[in-house]
Amino acid sequence: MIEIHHVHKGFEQVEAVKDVSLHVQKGSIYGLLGSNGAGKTTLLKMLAGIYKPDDGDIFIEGEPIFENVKLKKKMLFLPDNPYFFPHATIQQMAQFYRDVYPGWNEERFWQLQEWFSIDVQQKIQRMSKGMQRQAAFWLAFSVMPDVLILDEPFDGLDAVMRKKMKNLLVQDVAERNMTVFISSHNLREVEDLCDHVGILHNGEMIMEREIDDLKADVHKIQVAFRDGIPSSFLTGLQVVYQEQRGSVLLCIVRGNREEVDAYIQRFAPVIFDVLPLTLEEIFVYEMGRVGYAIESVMV
Ligand SMILES: Nc1ncnc2c1ncn2[C@@H]1O[C@H](COP(=O)(O)OP(=O)(O)OP(=O)(O)O)[C@@H](O)[C@H]1O
Repeated sequence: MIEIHHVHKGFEQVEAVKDVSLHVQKGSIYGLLGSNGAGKTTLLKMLAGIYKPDDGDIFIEGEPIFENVKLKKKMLFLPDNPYFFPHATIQQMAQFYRDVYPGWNEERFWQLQEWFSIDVQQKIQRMSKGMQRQAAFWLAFSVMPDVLILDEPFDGLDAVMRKKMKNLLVQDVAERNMTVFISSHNLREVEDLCDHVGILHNGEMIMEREIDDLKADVHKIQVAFRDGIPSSFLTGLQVVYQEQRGSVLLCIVRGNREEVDAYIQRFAPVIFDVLPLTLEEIFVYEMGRVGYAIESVMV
């Protein structure tokens, strides 16, 4: 659905995006993570057809996106600072979107009004930052795009509204196979949302993984044995982290879950628990493997 092949983009002294390639399947949610200045917005703007890559190609549904009006009518880019016409009301902005996007859905727009509880006659620039972002989401969801590109979309939204926006996104992905490309500097913000995650650092994609694969392959366990840890115990495990707390050994291990279980049971532990592992913890270890400390890459 989205194909990015060896894309580069530079500005004067800065090479903002360096040789980035990735694929996003239709109906999935891709999270692009990275710290400030990593190159996320630059990549998103190329994906939205706003910037032309210096080198490389970007295809959406097999067509190049740059200057492709037909394709752009089916996709929507929500920038980190949503733009509205000066002094426009929601009603006036809706009229603009109605004229520009053939997928505009009037019924949905009015349904969502009840959801957002914002007066359509209200001037957007007089709204709070969070309400302006809600207005941008409201318009975006009414356009019914095939591809939705979101740059730091949850900034300025309160916790309840974040959850609601995520629910709406997931609903559109499930019901109409919408494809979402979302940038964030915060892994925790998108971990419950994305199918795939890529980490951009100094313009380079340093890691890309499918979330289910990641979670299936790494396990956090705690074990204890009657007479201390058997000397050969750790040698048969791929341990990426270990910590001893009294007689309990806490480990993060890689491998197939059944095989790890079977191996540990052979040592007859008196305590053996598999603990939940957050995506952030997994990334800390995964990134360590490729030679990066996660704190230097994102919060
Ligand atoms: N229009 C521009 N002109 C010159 N340099 C730019 C321009 N846009 C981005 N850059 C530079 O390119 C690099 C990547 O910026 P970009 O905005 O893509 O990063 P980002 O990951 O989105 O950061 P943030 O999380 O802070 O928004 C930065 O060094 C930035 O200064």
